[in-house]
Amino acid sequence: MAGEPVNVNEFEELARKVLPKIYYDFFSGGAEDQYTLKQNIEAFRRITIRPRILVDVSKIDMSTIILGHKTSAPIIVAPTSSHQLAHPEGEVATARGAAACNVIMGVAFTSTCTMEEVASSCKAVRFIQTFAFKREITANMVQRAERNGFRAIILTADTPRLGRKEADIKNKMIAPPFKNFEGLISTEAVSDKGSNVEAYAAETLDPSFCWKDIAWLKSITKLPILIKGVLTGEDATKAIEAGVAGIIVSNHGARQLDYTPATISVLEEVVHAVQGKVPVLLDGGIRRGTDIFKALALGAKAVLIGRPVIYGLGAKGETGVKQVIEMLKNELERTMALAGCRTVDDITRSHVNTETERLLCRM
Ligand SMILES: Cc1cc2nc3c(=O)[nH]c(=O)nc-3n(C[C@H](O)[C@H](O)[C@H](O)COP(=O)(O)O)c2cc1C
Ligand SMILES: CC(C)CC(=O)C(=O)O
Repeated sequence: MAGEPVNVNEFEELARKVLPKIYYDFFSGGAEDQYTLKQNIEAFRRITIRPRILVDVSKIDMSTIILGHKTSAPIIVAPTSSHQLAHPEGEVATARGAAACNVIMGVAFTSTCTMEEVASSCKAVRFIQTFAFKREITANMVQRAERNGFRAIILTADTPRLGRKEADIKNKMIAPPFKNFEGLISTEAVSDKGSNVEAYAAETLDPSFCWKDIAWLKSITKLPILIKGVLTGEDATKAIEAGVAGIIVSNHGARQLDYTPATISVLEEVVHAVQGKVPVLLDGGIRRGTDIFKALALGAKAVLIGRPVIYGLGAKGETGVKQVIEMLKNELERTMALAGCRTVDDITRSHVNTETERLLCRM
């Protein structure tokens, strides 16, 4: 690739060149056969857009409101761990990039900067992401999130234990220190087991956590809870019954259970089950503004962006994060104009054809 990147895939190329192979493999990899990893991207390609012409598109407004927070575009930085493996400034640089673009920043509890460091470094609206951790860890996270002005909790519910990423096993990938755990788990216990991600997981996760425990989480916080990892209508219904404030359709960037479907292909099932009661968000495989448009057309309120943001960070630090988000925003803006949609609410189901509809020869 010559010159500056012109799309987010080219940022991946840049990151691959500058990052040590072991870290690039960690960021890019998926579970086992990586079937779902490929599908997350491919499934977007099978959806086509049905544009409308001769609409006044002299002004395009991409802004939207997510859990009461106005953002410049329906884009959220997905919570991903270990940003200091991509760049020394880690999550602080990512959050500043998000703030500069006026989009919401998801911060993983397994971040390499502490949640306090991220909170004090930028004005971005921030959501904290947690796993089904042991209760004492969750209680600590909640107190700190509330004290540090985080606006929501993202409960990632697809990780009762870790998925198997074979590149990390081959590379003998060692987890960086996850500073938020300091004082909460014994560091000896982690290093005794080889200081790897598996050891952290064994030390911190509670695999017995289930639907009824959401009532407990709700009882210890006033923050709204978004549940991340929903892939079926059945679970969406349970999530609504449990009283969550929003649902994130996600297969964890294909890093947990392989052979789950591409997220975009199950979005409508979830949206139908939710019946508009709470916002439905989606992540997995978003690499273009057209992907964001398709997700919105199929009922998502917004999308989360995982790897492209990390590649931006790895390639150029805070500037790279900003450029990746701006690229996606610019692409969405152009897509909306060319498809005849002035606002995000103008993007409707009739603006896309799914694969099934195409096979039925509507197009
Ligand atoms: C390197 C990496 C680390 C991640 N860490 C977390 C995490 O700590 N918590 C979490 O809920 N999801 C985590 N995810 C999943 C993302 O939140 C998101 O679901 C996924 O990256 C979206 O897919 P995309 O990378 O194709 O955009 C991680 C993903 C990657 C690539
Ligand atoms: C520390 C890990 C559990 C972070 C994660 O969710 C991932 O790498 O996919």
